[in-house]
Amino acid sequence: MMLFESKNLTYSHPGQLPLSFPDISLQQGESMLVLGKSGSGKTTLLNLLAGLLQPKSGEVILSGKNMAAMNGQQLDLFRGKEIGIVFQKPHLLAALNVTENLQMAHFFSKKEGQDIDKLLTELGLGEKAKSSVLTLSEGEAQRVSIARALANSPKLILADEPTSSLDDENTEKVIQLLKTQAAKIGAALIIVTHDQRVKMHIPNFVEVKAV
Ligand SMILES: Nc1ncnc2c1ncn2[C@@H]1O[C@H](COP(=O)(O)OP(=O)(O)OP(=O)(O)O)[C@@H](O)[C@H]1O
Repeated sequence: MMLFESKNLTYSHPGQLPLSFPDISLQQGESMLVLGKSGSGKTTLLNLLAGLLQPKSGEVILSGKNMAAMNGQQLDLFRGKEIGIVFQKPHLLAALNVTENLQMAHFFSKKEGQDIDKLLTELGLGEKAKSSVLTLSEGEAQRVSIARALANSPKLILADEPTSSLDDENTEKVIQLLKTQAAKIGAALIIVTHDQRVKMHIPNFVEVKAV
């Protein structure tokens, strides 16, 4: 059985032409890119895969469970436990330090996750554990947001343009971290990107096309 599958997904934004999406299927530890022109629907697809939008038709199946059949509350609980999301901008809580930001993720997932100190060390952030997130560089903040997405050992990791504001060195670091961590926790990894530098590291892709 595949760990993750999406089939025949369609969605209509109000007042817009309907979008239809390529099918995705991934095993544990596998990675895939979502490519496509600006406005083609990549972020919409990611939101459908995360259960943040309800598809007009089709299925999203993670660990044998069809998310398209869940109600809002069931989805929130399922997402908190099983899906880690890395946004384009880190969206950390400014009043909290690095460790506290990760503890919040643990608290909301209602699940025993990874050891936070160990995870921070693996992501090269050991020294920053007690730092205010306001003092981090962009690359560091993006790595904290990756740590946050991984803290509860999700089965699916979704990342929307995670490298768009990073230099080459940090881009390389972030992609390697996402791949290594996905393999370690047996998750599937899906990255939306325009970034040519990411394509060198993850050959597997689907392309979203506006029709
Ligand atoms: N909330 C919304 N209401 C109406 N239309 C929307 C909404 N969100 C997105 N759209 C439209 O749906 C289409 C797909 O948008 P989406 O953000 O998924 O594209 P994208 O491929 O991620 O684009 P980009 O690469 O520029 O971020 C676009 O035409 C967009 O204008």
